Amino acid sequence: MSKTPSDALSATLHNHLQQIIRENQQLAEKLDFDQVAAILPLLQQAKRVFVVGAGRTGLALKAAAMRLMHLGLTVFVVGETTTPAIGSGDVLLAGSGSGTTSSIVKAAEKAAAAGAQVVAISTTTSSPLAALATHVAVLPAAQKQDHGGEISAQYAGSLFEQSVLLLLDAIFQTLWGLDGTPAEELWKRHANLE
Ligand SMILES: O=P(O)(O)OC[C@H]1O[C@](O)(CO)[C@@H](O)[C@@H]1O
Repeated sequence: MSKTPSDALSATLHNHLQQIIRENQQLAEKLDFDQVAAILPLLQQAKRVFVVGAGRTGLALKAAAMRLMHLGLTVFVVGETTTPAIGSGDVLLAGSGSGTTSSIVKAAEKAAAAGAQVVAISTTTSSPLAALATHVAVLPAAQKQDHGGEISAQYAGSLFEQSVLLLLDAIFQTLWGLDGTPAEELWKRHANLE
């Protein structure tokens, strides 16, 4: 039987998904896990955790905020109507591939000035965001304006944004393992108005 256009489309989709998984796998192999592990006590000891990121990076941070809430941490998403003032004892968890996105750098500046610790997830330790951070975890992914394709064949900061979500899920799984609260108990904290 001859191949249809839909067979070709399916094969292309399959190849792209495999490539995305491969890029994330390669990134994980290059990761400095000690550098990432240093984030865990900062989150555990924080009075409150505030998360911030722009666009798709922000969506990954928001997804992680829900999981930290499931663990029983007090978590706020910067920019939400009910998010209070950050202060001493708090942690701002800031995600920015470039480390230059102005709203994120501004938030980090204000958080540091208010006495909070800034924890950055980025592709670089040389950026305005990194300069403000107490701790930086580097994800070796392309930045949003790396259009050369040397680090990733995906568009813009896609690999960074995916890996932020995956890394934060790994952080959640690790914190959950240390905490040991059964899944049923965590689920009681899940939104009952959705
Ligand atoms: O992660 P960065 O460098 O702060 O960039 C965030 C921006 O990049 C994008 O995720 C584009 O890939 C936008 O959604 C967002 O505005």
